[in-house]
Amino acid sequence: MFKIALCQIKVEDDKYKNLNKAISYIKEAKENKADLVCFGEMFICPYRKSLFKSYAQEEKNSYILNELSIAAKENNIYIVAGSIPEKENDKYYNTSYVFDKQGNIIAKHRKVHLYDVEIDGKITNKESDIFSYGNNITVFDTQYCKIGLSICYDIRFPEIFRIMEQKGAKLIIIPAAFNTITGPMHWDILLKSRAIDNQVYIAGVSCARDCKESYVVYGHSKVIDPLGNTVGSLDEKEGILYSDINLDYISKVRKQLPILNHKRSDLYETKIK
Ligand SMILES: O=C(O)CCC(=O)C(=O)O
Repeated sequence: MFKIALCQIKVEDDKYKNLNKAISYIKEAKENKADLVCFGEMFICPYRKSLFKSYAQEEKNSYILNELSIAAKENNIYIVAGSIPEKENDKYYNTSYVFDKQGNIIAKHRKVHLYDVEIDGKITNKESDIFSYGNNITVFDTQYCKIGLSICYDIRFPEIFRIMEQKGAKLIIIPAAFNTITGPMHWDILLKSRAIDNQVYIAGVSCARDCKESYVVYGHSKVIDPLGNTVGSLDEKEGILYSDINLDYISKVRKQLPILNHKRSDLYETKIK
């Protein structure tokens, strides 16, 4: 059993203010006995295409990543740092970094599926104008269990979740920035579907809603258990959601409803190319 904290922060147009807010949330989560703290997609930078390049961080030389590393160490807590724009050479990525309790980067996930859509004139988005595609399916080890990591639109691609389960993930964290069009339609059902398919805990973490932005994020961070029940959920405002992850419960569900053992691997398989 361990405790996670989903921090749904309202992002402002100032990376240092956002960083300081994130650090105060990390301290609060620690005071409330969380073992791992996570943030939403673009928690340091408003989800605005015009800002992604100027907010981008280079891993070797990043004040933001360095401060998050210090916060992980000082608070003795795992941090899943939502996502930030990352710059490497001439390319930009939408990247989530993970720090262990000593402040080491133990994983990074570059968003694999970029959100290029045109929905009824309501949402027009083309992340691939700025970002390059990540090419890895990410699972990392912690002292509690293996944890999978993907970003927002990645949730619509069930194969990568099956692969994370096959790699041993018991909890999958999804920093996200769903919007007020697709959020009400699909957010809850996608989180539940991925949890039920793979009999894992799913933690979907958003930033808080800001109606003044042109891209309005949905909020509603939530944790789903391996049977598809909602363990806890926030509304659209700022806040922290705490949830216990009970690994024995996963074993119990998998024993009673052994779908993962009933796969017809002689007939089909899901694998990395
Ligand atoms: O899949 C969706 O509808 C939302 C995805 C999204 O907002 C994103 O990937 O940033």
